[in-house]
Amino acid sequence: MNSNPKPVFSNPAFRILKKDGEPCRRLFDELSLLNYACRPFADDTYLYLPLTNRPDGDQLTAILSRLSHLESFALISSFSLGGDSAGEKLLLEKFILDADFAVQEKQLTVTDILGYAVAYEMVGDIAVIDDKSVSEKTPDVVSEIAAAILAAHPGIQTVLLSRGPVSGEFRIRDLEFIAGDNKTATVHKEYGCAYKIDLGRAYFTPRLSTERARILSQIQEGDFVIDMFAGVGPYSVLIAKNAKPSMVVANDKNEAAVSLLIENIALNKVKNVVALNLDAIDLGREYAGKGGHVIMNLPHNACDFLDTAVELTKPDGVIHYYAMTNDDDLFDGEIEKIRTAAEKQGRTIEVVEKRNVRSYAPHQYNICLDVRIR
Ligand SMILES: C[S@@+](CC[C@H](N)C(=O)[O-])C[C@H]1O[C@@H](n2cnc3c(N)ncnc32)[C@H](O)[C@@H]1O
Repeated sequence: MNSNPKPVFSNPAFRILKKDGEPCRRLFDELSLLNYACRPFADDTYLYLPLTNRPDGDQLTAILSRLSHLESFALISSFSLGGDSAGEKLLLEKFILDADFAVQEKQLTVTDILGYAVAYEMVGDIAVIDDKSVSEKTPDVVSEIAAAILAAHPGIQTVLLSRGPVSGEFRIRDLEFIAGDNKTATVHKEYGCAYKIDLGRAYFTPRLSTERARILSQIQEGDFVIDMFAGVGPYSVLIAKNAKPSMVVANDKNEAAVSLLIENIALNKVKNVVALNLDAIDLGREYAGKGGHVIMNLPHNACDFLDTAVELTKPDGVIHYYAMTNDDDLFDGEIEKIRTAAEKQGRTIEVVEKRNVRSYAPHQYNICLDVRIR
């Protein structure tokens, strides 16, 4: 018998299918909705995430608009967008309940240790500090921050400092080694897939994981998918592993990214992925008219490749077009670029979905447009 039972208390819980746990946990963390004093738990089917409060109007709208593509929310997806009160009511009734949580033993966070917050992201066992958040700090203070990250995250082996955002044609970061093991390569796990990553040689960010899952949810059995800017393969491998596409063509101009992509295809034992090392502009020669889904994840200049993307897309296929836009014109300007490219080839468009994926800089957003090409 346990002579020292952990205290248990009743607290609002958000109950979702276990497979949908990670995107929910991330969004709730972003919305400051997770109660870290309670330990989440699961039964055979569901995960129970402890909440700080019953979500209010804005929080419910954010949950509906960002997560309604998940299987857990199939019931309410028809009510999903735009602060719909019927959808919000269903969300409160079906997903939020009171549950008994055990007290979470306190794991010190980086903020607890330092007394202030710093921005960093974790890729596999590497933490990358955002240099904007430490621009006023001396090298000694940056070393203290790295030590705090290593102490708060026992799985982290390396701390790097990113000097500026990703840049250049291959979207690579300028990285400086700060602490731990001096390396830029790691293995990152996401949605049941493992990816070999080398942050010094090829692009990767964990921040698009929910977005990748959203695209996955649109792929049907037998679809032909063309990932024009595939990087190390986080869209292509995820789709090949979890949907049943007839084929995924995964292309990147960066030879180092394609080497890692080939390793990731093998690591995840996925079939039906063809890895190519071409300039995406040349994909039309072999794959014109084949794409049921064409993924254009090159947000800073995907518009330069729209003629090729339209050419690649079969009638009624969908282009997933990423861009960086300002809050004074989030979607319309980019939709016009897609319409113009389609009309040049005698095609018309239907906008299926407009998505504000994440904030990128003040007033600047990374958006995605899912556009059917007729
Ligand atoms: C923003 S990254 C996205 C990578 C991947 N989709 C992901 O989510 O991690 C854009 C990628 O496009 C590649 N790229 C840039 N210009 C290209 C071109 N002309 N043709 C093919 N790939 C290109 C870069 O090397 C980079 O890997």
